[in-house]
Amino acid sequence: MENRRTLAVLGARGVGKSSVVERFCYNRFYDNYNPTIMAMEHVTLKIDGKQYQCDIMDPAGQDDFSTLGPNVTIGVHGYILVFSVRERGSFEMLPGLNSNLLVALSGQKVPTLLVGNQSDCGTNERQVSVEEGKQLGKELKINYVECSAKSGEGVKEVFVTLLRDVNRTIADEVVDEGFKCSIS
Ligand SMILES: Nc1nc2c(ncn2[C@@H]2O[C@H](COP(=O)(O)OP(=O)(O)OP(=O)(O)O)[C@@H](O)[C@H]2O)c(=O)[nH]1
Repeated sequence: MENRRTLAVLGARGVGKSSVVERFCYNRFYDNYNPTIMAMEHVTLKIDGKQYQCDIMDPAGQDDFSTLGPNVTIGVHGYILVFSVRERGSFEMLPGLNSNLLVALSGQKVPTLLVGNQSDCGTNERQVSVEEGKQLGKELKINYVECSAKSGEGVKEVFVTLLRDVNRTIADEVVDEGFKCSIS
């Protein structure tokens, strides 16, 4: 018997949302870029001695999140807002995305994590500093972490951190079995 958690990964195009999910679920990384329309991955994992079925929604990246449909607002237990530390625009659009999300959720507080991906890049390529990421996290009242889907660094922590937040807000429930892969 597992507890079910549904997460959604939101952010601009090409920041590495699918790559972060792919790294977490399958521990693999692709250098090529294939824009996603909508993907849903399933993984089971154990956190703090309990087994969870995690459904991870990976919708298409957008530059404008003025419309957030029910597919990404209903039944989602936690959000990962991703930007690329190599792409300042993807960082600057997140306050807008966060406030549109709050409106779409009618003010309901859903655990959310701010994630700077592509932390493997060289300092000369970096367009957003760690301090700026933390500062935005403070402004949005959400935690900030960095990761690299390419190297894998920090990726598991992204999901475990968010799932622990989710677990603090919702009770466990019993769900059916039927998922793809498992992480121990
Ligand atoms: N160096 C580096 N490249 C990355 C990283 N994550 C993703 N990429 C690359 O960035 C490109 C876009 O990655 P995707 O995972 O497809 O990005 P996405 O945000 O899902 O894109 P959309 O489907 O358009 O929303 C690909 O070429 C990836 O290989 C990372 O951590 N480091």
